[in-house]
Amino acid sequence: MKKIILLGYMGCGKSTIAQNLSKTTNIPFLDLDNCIEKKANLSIKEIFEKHGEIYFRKLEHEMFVELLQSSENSIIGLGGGTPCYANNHELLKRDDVVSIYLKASIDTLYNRLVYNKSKRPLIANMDEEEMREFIAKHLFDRSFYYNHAQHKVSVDDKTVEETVQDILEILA
Ligand SMILES: Nc1ncnc2c1ncn2[C@@H]1O[C@H](COP(=O)(O)OP(=O)(O)O)[C@@H](O)[C@H]1O
Ligand SMILES: O=C(O)C1=C[C@@H](OP(=O)(O)O)[C@@H](O)[C@H](O)C1
Ligand SMILES: [Mg+2]
Repeated sequence: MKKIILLGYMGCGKSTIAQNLSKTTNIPFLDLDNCIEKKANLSIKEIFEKHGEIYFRKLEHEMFVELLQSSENSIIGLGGGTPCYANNHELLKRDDVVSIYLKASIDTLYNRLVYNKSKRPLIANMDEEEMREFIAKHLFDRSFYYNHAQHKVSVDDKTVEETVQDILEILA
């Protein structure tokens, strides 16, 4: 195994869980959004504002391919949209990849995102009611792609440590 890939909707915990899984396993972790920000020298919000979403999706695909090309073992936290563009979902099936969908309910996502939306351009300007409806529809549309993951872990009502434990069982 070379790459452990965490995917799922915004707020499901990809970045948080990747970091904690890395501490437990001593496998280095990379957050795809952070890698894009470093390379572009702009925040995700600024990339969306200055260049638009289509340009962001291009950078996202290029960075995903670049991270997969490295021969290092790593834990990679994707962005919520990564599997849904540029056939990125096909890359989740590779033999050198363990892909894990962190599955969260609409309520879990809403509760985590409602006070954490400012850095997420797709929802940053929505009011609460609009956001709940958006998450419900968007999650439904994206689930097709998320379900290409090799494994699924439900994260509802679990602590970070419990989710990390579930992932360790998959990796064992
Ligand atoms: N049990 C939990 N597992 C993961 N994240 C949690 C949990 N409880 C609360 N959170 C919070 O939810 C948010 C998840 O955000 P993040 O890790 O950035 O998700 P993603 O990268 O999938 O968008 C963080 O603010 C995190 O602290
Ligand atoms: O769902 C999406 O399309 C996005 C999710 C974000 O990552 P997180 O899922 O880590 O918030 C980030 O890549 C960008 O704002 C777009
Ligand atoms: Mg993230």
